[in-house]
Amino acid sequence: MATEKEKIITTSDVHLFYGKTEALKGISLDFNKNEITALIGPSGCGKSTYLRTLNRMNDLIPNVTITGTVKLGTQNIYAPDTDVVELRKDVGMVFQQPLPFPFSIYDNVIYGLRLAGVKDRQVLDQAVETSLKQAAVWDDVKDKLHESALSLSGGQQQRVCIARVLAAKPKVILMDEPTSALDPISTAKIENMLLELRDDYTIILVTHSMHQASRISDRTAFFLQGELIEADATKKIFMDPSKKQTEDYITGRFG
Ligand SMILES: Nc1ncnc2c1ncn2[C@@H]1O[C@H](COP(=O)(O)OP(=O)(O)OP(=O)(O)O)[C@@H](O)[C@H]1O
Repeated sequence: MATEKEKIITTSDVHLFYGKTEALKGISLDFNKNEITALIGPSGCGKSTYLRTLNRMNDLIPNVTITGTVKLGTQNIYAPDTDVVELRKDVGMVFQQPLPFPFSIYDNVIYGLRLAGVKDRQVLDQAVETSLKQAAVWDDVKDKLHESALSLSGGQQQRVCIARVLAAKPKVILMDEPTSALDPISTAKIENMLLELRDDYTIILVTHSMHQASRISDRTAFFLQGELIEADATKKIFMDPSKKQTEDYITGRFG
């Protein structure tokens, strides 16, 4: 008998309005621990908006109204007593464009730890090495940790950004099209790394690439015009989707 997987994030009836425009129309979707979930759908369907509701990044946008429930474990992340800084440590985010700070590679990785007041050089050195190794970029940068992160290639910068998120020891990593600005070799490195990270982290990934979703994700959720059409095991979504809209999208009939 298959055992039920542990859920780490549960969302229920999430609506989001930008001013009067409803961008999310009642999304209920859960995420299993130690899985990669891909969010797919045509441009403007609300994937990034939904991703940002999972660590309250939409709080930074004016005139946004959100209703419904988002829980990390048992904690309602929209409860008034939520510490948003702590939340964003637990639920880290990697963006489409690599955005290293204009500091050294070392200082980029330990940015969150420094903010948290960690000063012990040995602890910081260890965190830098472990995170850069996990992000599969250690061999590229180990001899130039004190050079600017901006001197690296786009693919290396993105892996340093992932190391920065990993150094904060998140439970969940949100990724908004993390490889769309990268060449195929850098993309393959990041995809392989994500498959390794899955043992220790839960990853939620917005992607425009069906190939990427089918290569690396365990589950796939298909969004259309602010609605969740269906979410299921990735194999099921790609081989035998339940809804016609999903089939039309994955077979390239629209989008
Ligand atoms: N800051 C914002 N202010 C107002 N409307 C927004 C804002 N961000 C997104 N929207 C609107 O919300 C809808 C969903 O956008 P969102 O970026 O979430 O879609 P998406 O599926 O991630 O698209 P893409 O694949 O192109 O990134 C779109 O109609 C978009 O124009």
